This record gives sequence, structure tokens and C-alpha cells, in this order.
Amino acid sequence: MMYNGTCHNNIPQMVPHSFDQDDLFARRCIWVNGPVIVGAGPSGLAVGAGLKEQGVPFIILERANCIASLWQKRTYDRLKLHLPKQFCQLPNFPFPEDFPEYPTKNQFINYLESYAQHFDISPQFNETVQSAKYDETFGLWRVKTIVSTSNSNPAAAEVEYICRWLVVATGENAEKVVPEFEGLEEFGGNVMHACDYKSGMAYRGKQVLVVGCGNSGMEVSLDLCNHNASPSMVVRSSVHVLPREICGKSTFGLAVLLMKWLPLWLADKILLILAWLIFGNLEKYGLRRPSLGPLELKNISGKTPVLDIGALQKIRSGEIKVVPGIKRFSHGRVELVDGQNLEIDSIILATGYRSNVPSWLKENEFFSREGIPKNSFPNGWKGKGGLYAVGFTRRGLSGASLDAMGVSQDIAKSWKEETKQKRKSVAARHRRCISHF
Ligand SMILES: Cc1cc2nc3c(=O)[nH]c(=O)nc-3n(C[C@H](O)[C@H](O)[C@H](O)COP(=O)(O)OP(=O)(O)OC[C@H]3O[C@@H](n4cnc5c(N)ncnc54)[C@H](O)[C@@H]3O)c2cc1C
Ligand SMILES: NC(=O)C1=CN([C@@H]2O[C@H](COP(=O)(O)OP(=O)(O)OC[C@H]3O[C@@H](n4cnc5c(N)ncnc54)[C@H](OP(=O)(O)O)[C@@H]3O)[C@@H](O)[C@H]2O)C=CC1
Ligand SMILES: O=C(O)C(=O)Cc1c[nH]c2ccccc12
Repeated sequence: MMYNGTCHNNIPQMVPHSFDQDDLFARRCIWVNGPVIVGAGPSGLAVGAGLKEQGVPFIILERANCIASLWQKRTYDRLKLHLPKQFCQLPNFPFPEDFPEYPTKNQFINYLESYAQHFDISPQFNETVQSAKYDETFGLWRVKTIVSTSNSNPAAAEVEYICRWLVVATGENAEKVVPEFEGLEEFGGNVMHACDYKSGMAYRGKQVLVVGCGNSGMEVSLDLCNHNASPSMVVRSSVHVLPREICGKSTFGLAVLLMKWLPLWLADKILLILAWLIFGNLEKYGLRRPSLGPLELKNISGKTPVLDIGALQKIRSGEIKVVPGIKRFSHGRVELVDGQNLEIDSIILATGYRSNVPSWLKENEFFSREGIPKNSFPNGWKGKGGLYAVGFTRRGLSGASLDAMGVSQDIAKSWKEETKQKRKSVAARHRRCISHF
């Protein structure tokens, strides 16, 4: 047995020595007397809050230099939550009363900052988890990180954390998806992913190709219109567009209610009939519906239906042009699969996101190859050997909150049992020592 390095939470522990020698000398090794949480987004913060309330020590490792980096760094200026506020607040800390029904991104970020402050949560920033592996022999997780360098301190630091519990809270949207397109290198204009898009201000009077028609593609196209740019939005397959509200009531709220009482297919049928009554047939605008219903599709593939906040009206008026799939790009132009050839100034890839879990978690029983728990909601939060997942339910923030409550309670229970056990054996050892004298 040997101990090498710092102790967190002032509880010194001996760490069994089972590492490669190289590893040991290159990395600082830290025992964590509680779970390591990866990611300081809403999911990681909610688990942290639950653990704090139960007196369980933990650390949160976050690759960015702030909490909720998806919201702070990878979303556009005018973004608002598209689900009503009651579905987006985290456990045990309601939104301020004066928040509107659909809080703005800045209101949501402020709320998350207050949340972290209220529960006294201080994540370790600029620290990216590179790998996490379960050590079967000792029943412990080994979590390797790299601490980002700053200009004043150029040396990269590598750290290894050792812990009993690992909480994966890196999100369903951890990395942008950037597809390959023929001829894109010849295009010559500006190309960016929707996660880097802030506002349409810079695009005034420009022809912009928006690739993808999920909520990002629709909302970026709408924002471009509002800034007097001309977007063409690529719809290569199909999409479910639903009104954000039906008769003044949130469609998402209605969907939750329907799902509680009816089979999914029937809930979907009702939503589609209501959408048809409100929108009519959208096929004439190039918006075909998938064969699966919106809720079933979300459940099976994770594809979120579009909740319309005004893009549809711009499509009807022709201000947003709907175009089919891309064949190839050339200098300043795009050729589409139907033979159309458009002159364009810029491209925005609203082509979605993916989980990054497979790139760092050395495990293939609990998580799928896509980095989502294999068991679906509500059975996808607990794996073996102290492994947990939060925020992979395909149910947005409300799913993350439910996960977080289950996970923090479960960990607190086993943490208390284990520490009681340890305290007992330490006390017994202590008694034996005393009886020697
Ligand atoms: C544009 C947009 C709008 C959305 N709007 C809504 C909405 O209105 N309502 C709703 O319910 N949901 C919405 N969502 C879904 C969104 O996933 C959730 O709102 C929420 O952000 C999920 O929280 P999370 O903590 O699980 O993931 P994230 O918010 O993505 O947080 C994960 C954190 O983990 C960090 N991380 C990732 N990999 C590592 C690593 N290897 N090491 C260390 N840290 C790492 C990331 O930097 C990030 O800070 C939206 C998503 C997008 C993209
Ligand atoms: N206001 C809000 O709250 C907002 C919420 N969000 C959320 O963020 C998450 C991510 O949404 P989003 O970024 O829209 O991603 P999505 O995964 O929902 O959509 C990706 C889109 O890109 C298309 N696409 C992918 N590859 C290609 C390709 N090679 N050629 C053409 N099209 C392609 C997809 O088409 P296909 O279906 O054919 O694969 C699809 O239309 C969702 O959960 C969404 O609800 C996003 C924006 C705003
Ligand atoms: O906005 C998101 O990314 C969400 O995941 C929220 C969400 C979860 N399930 C849905 C079903 C219909 C519309 C939005 C959502």
C-alpha cells in the first residue's frame, strides 16, 4: 500500500498501489473520499446539490472555465428555453418568481450560477477527463485528467483521481457533429457550426446556407431573417414541427400529461392531429413528417421535435427557403441533390451534437457505442461498480433533475454505509492498539 499525493476533504486515505510505474511518476494521484462527477452542466450541479444536502463530499471536474459551458459558450444570443420554466428548474431551488414562462439564456445562466452558489458548489475548472477505468481488483475508479494550461503557466499537469463512485454528467450534446461534404474545402466562404453562431448581425444582406432543420437550424434561420439575411435551410430527410403552445398551453406539458395516461403511439397521434389542425399540411413547404411520431422518435433516436417559435411563418412567407440535401460544394456555391445550384456567402452547420463518453470511459456494458446508457429512462442512471449517468434520458432538463435526485440519494446511501464500516474498523483497530499498552 502506498499513498502518493494530496487528500481531498481533509480525509487522508491510503491508496492501494497497482499503477504502472510510468503513470505514477507522471501524474499527481489524488484519493477522493466520495464521488467524482464529470461535467459542471445542469446535471453535474444537480447531483452536487443533492450530495451537499446529504453531507457527502465530492469533486466536479469541468473541462471549461465556467459552469454550464454549453449555455455560456455554445449557444446564440437570443436563445430562450423552449420548454416552460417548470420543466427546466433543478431540484430544491425554484426559479425566481419574476422569471417569464420561457426564461432567456442569460436568466437561465444566472439561475445556474445562483444554484451553484446556494449549494456552495465549486467545480474544478479547466480540467478535462481523458479516461476513466474501473480497477476490478480494488473496486475503485481511476479517473485521469489533464489540467489546461494558462499563458502564465505553460506546463500541462496530469492528475489521477481514485474514487469509489463515478458520475458521468458530460451531456448528450458534448461535441458538435460536423459531417464531411464533397468540395467544402473549395467553398472559400465562412463555415461555422451552430454552436459558434451568436447572432445574425454579421450576415445582413448575405445568402446563408443553414444545414439541418432541428431546433438549432430553425432558430438560426429565424434569427438570420430577423437580421435581414437570406437563409436557405437544408432539409435532407424529414422533421416533426409542433407548435410550442396549443390553445395557450405548452405542447410539451400536454405531451407529458398524455404520456402519463396513454400509450406513446396514441399520445403521438393526438399531438399530430392538433399540429395538423393548427399548421395544416406542411409537405408543400418541403417539411415531410417522419413515419414515427414525435415522442416515439425522440425516445428511440433522441431526435427532438421542433417546437416552433416563428420559423414556420418565415418558411410560409418564403423568407426562409427550404432546400433538399447537399450534393457538393464549390467556390461560393452549393449543388443540391435535385440539381439546383445556389450562390451562397456562408454556411452554418446546424447538424447536431453527440455524447463524448466513448472517447474517455473505458467501459462497454452500461453505455452504448453512441455514449448513451443502454437502458432507457427511468432505468438508465445506475451501472455497476459505482458508475452513474445523469442527463442522458432524452428528456432535457426535467430528465436530468430526476436522474440527479436518484443518483445523489443512491450514492449517499452507499457512502454512509461504507464510511460507517470504515469508521467501525478504524475504531476497532484503535481499540486493539490501546489494549496493547
Ligand atoms: C441550444 C440548446 C438548447 C437547449 N434548450 C433546452 C431547453 O430549453 N430545455 C431543456 O430541457 N433542454 C434543452 N437543451 C438540452 C440540454 O442538453 C440541457 O439543457 C442541458 O444543458 C443538459 O445538461 P447536462 O449537464 O446534462 O449537459 P451539458 O449542459 O452539456 O453539460 C455537460 C458539461 O460537461 C463538460 N464536459 C464534457 N466532457 C467533459 C470531459 N471529458 N471532462 C470534463 N468536463 C467535460 C462540458 O464542458 C459541459 O460543461 C438544449 C440544448 C441545446 C444544445
Ligand atoms: N430554444 C431551444 O431550447 C433550443 C433547443 N435545442 C436543442 O438542442 C439539441 C440539438 O438540436 P440541433 O442542434 O438542432 O440538432 P438535431 O440533432 O436536432 O438536428 C440536426 C439536424 O442536422 C441534420 N443533418 C445532420 N447531418 C446532415 C447532413 N450531412 N446533411 C444535411 N443535414 C444534416 C439532421 O438531419 P436528419 O434528421 O436528416 O439527420 C437534422 O435536421 C436538441 O435537443 C434541441 O431541442 C436546439 C436549439 C434551440
Ligand atoms: O430541448 C431539448 O433538447 C430537450 O431535450 C427537451 C425535450 C425533451 N423531450 C422533448 C420532446 C419534445 C420537445 C422537447 C423535448
